[in-house]
Amino acid sequence: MTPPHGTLAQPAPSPFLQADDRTSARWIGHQATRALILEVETWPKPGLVSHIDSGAHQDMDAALLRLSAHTLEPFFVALAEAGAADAGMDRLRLIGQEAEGAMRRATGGVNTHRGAIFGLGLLAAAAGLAMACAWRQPLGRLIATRWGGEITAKPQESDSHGGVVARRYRVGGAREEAAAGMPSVYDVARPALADGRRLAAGDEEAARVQACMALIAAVDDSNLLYRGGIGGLEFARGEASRFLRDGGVGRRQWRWDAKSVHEAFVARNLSPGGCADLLAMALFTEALET
Ligand SMILES: CC(C)(COP(=O)(O)OP(=O)(O)OC[C@H]1O[C@@H](n2cnc3c(N)ncnc32)[C@H](O)[C@@H]1O)[C@@H](O)C(=O)NCCC(=O)NCCS
Ligand SMILES: Nc1ncnc2c1ncn2[C@@H]1O[C@H](COP(=O)(O)OP(=O)(O)OP(=O)(O)O)[C@@H](O)[C@H]1O
Repeated sequence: MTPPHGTLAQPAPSPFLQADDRTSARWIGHQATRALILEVETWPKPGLVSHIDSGAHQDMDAALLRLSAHTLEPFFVALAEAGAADAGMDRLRLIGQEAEGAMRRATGGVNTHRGAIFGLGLLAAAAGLAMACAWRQPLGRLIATRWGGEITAKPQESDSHGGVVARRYRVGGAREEAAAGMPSVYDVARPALADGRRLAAGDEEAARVQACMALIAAVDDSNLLYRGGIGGLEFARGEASRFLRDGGVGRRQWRWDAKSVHEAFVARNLSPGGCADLLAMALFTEALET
């Protein structure tokens, strides 16, 4: 097929594109759901839901997030297929909205994964397109190149929590992150995952905590702003930065320190849901871009 905008042709096969099962839309959808499950199975993540507790959330727990992640798998497959067919944002948005509907039906109306459907959904679509046009560079860059303009052109929803926060604090949130090619995934979370593995001698859960803390220290998370205002965002960033400065997961007692940060977030009703999404996205891109 013709690459998007006629600019993305590459002479050699892409690392995503070996002709085996790994390249199928089903495999891409499976990896998206796996990334969401790995995110849930990570503790302590400040304020967030995990297999150990529900953090600052009254309406969800790990079982509900796992159910939601599995419910979404066929939609990630559909997004990968749509990406492979070089679909525009109107088509992707329709599938994303159907996924949101299925999520709400499965969870009794709880917003378990709205932000994740958007970010991981776009990455799944990009993985499908990469498969079809021999793209060899990061998937985030493909999102920016193929759909960035359309994402930016669509007006922000005014009544969503993200919309309220965007107007009040002038932050771009999930849409800006995507249109820019997911810089928080590539410049923050991926290096922090690698750091975490080095510091904690290959402990994968520790590496995910390190990445979660690095994201919280760096991202303007609209969930933190909605729940805690500028003070909440600054508190969250300060605590995560201090955890990293003190040695992160390279210390013997790191889990106790992370647990006390988690408890401080819960006491203030703070939850960085956008950072949880970005952690899952980083895990997804690691699985796809090897
Ligand atoms: C783009 C969407 C998800 C963003 O919503 P909005 O900014 O209006 O706010 P909303 O409160 O609904 O969701 C925000 C969510 O984004 C995540 N988030 C918050 N801050 C950030 C950040 N800085 N970076 C990335 N994600 C973030 C959180 O999970 C948060 O809950 C939504 O409005 C939308 O357009 N859905 C339609 C589906 C769609 O277009 N799909 C495309 C293909 S999958
Ligand atoms: N493990 C997790 N724990 C909590 N939130 C998560 C987790 N993983 C992802 N998220 C993201 O966080 C968002 C939900 O956060 P939250 O419940 O704070 O938002 P809300 O429904 O907009 O607000 P509120 O619950 O304050 O009314 C989801 O869109 C989801 O993508």
